[in-house]
Amino acid sequence: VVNGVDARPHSWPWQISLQYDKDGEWRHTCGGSLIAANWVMTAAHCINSKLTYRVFVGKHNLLEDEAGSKAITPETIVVHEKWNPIFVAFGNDIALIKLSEPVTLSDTVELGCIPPTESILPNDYPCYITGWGRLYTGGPIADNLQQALMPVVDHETCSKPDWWSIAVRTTMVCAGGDGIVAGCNGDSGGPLNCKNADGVWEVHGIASFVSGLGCNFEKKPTVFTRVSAFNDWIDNVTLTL
Ligand SMILES: CC(C)C[C@H](NC(=O)C(F)(F)F)C(=O)N[C@@H](C)C(=O)Nc1ccc(C(F)(F)F)cc1
Repeated sequence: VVNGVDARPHSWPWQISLQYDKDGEWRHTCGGSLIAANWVMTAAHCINSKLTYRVFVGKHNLLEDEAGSKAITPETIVVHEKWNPIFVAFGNDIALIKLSEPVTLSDTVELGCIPPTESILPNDYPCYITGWGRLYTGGPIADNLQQALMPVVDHETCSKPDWWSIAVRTTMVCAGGDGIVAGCNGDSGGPLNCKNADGVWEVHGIASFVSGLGCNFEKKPTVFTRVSAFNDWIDNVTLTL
């Protein structure tokens, strides 16, 4: 996250770190959200079938051993059948990871809520991006979980010619774009957290892409998979596997 702040530890307890084994060392590669005791929601572009992954729950600082945190092996990973790795702007950048064992929920490990089907947030609705992604374009990833207020940019604005134009679809949600705050590489797969009218946090987005010209680029908001466009797909996967 570019120009964010350290989150209060464990204040986004559904946030996970997706890590892969690189020559015997585990490396953070993406974020994700715990949506059931044995299911994590992340981005399809985070998954490479040749790699070995683990899901780390209950984390704040990636460099420390933290009580209440646990690394779980995936049992199976389901990538959306319409995801096209050649072209992230085609959408369907969503994947589900079934854990080999259900996590024990606690005050540092909780479930994130899926929004109602087809719920669309209005322009400027206040949401927060969270993640351990780069702190600036080309920079290092964060040690401590970062958060940043990123207001929603509605489709009408986000698809303007000098914004994302035709690269953004209605199955996506945009946020930020002020040239200051943004998601960045390593935030991929992580949540866009928005509090609903009842004061309940919902995971409205899955971090998908930013501009290739730089993470915090004016009029290039961070683009998220719109979770409320995939309720049926999520149900079909989690209820059959
Ligand atoms: C690996 C990528 C598919 C996703 C990667 N995502 C992220 O860094 C994150 F954290 F925002 F989710 C990204 O946006 N990386 C930049 C460097 C990028 O490739 N952006 C990008 C690529 C293609 C388009 C397209 F499809 F519109 F041409 C738009 C942006």
